[in-house]
Amino acid sequence: MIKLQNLTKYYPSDLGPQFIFQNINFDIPDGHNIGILGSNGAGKSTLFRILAGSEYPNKGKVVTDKAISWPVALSTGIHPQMTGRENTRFIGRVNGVENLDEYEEKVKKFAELGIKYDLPVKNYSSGMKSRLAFGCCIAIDFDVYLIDEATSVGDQKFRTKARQALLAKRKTASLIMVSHDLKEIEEFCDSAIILHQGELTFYPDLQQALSIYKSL
Ligand SMILES: Nc1ncnc2c1ncn2[C@@H]1O[C@H](COP(=O)(O)OP(=O)(O)OP(=O)(O)O)[C@@H](O)[C@H]1O
Repeated sequence: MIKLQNLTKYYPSDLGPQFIFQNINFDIPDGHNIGILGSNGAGKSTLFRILAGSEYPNKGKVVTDKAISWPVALSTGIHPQMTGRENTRFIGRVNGVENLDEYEEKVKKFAELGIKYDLPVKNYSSGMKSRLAFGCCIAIDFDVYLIDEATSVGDQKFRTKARQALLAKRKTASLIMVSHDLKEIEEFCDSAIILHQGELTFYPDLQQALSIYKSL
């Protein structure tokens, strides 16, 4: 279970604090692949950053015993001066990967960067960088994977591979996915959380959630 406890998040602005969440208490249940549904600006990405630990709430906390990934295609943690291989080892070490050699090989194979794996990331195209980030994430055994429009990463061939890797992960882990593509949500998820006007509601039945979301 991932518990949001008394969670408050706001961003300061010239108009005063813009509240995304105010004193939210909410349990994200285990054993589901969950789509997060919400209109532009509802707070989906903010929620993701809080779940991933890359941003803190202003008040309250996230309590969980689950190992949660960073959003799988997010390449902000990749250092441009380091090579793909060096980044991989660094990320592996930070995330407590025990066998770094095996991890490095898995990522190399998945990201298909060829000899560029040993060149600094600043020389990569954006697609190559996302492939490295995706490979680094998917090669770690997390309990929960955060997926933010991840299936649009890379070229057509890599997208298919990414999609298959995520579908395979559903057997051993849970997915929490943000996408405006409802077909994609239907492909990966069995349930949903609707994020609307600062409130979160969990629907174990995805089709029910989709019809409520469409009517909002
Ligand atoms: N770093 C920031 N500084 C100030 N305001 C922010 C920041 N990040 C997000 N916001 C504001 O927080 C609100 C929620 O943004 P968020 O990106 O989480 O929404 P979203 O549901 O992911 O939207 P979209 O579907 O458009 O991607 C928006 O009103 C946005 O303007």
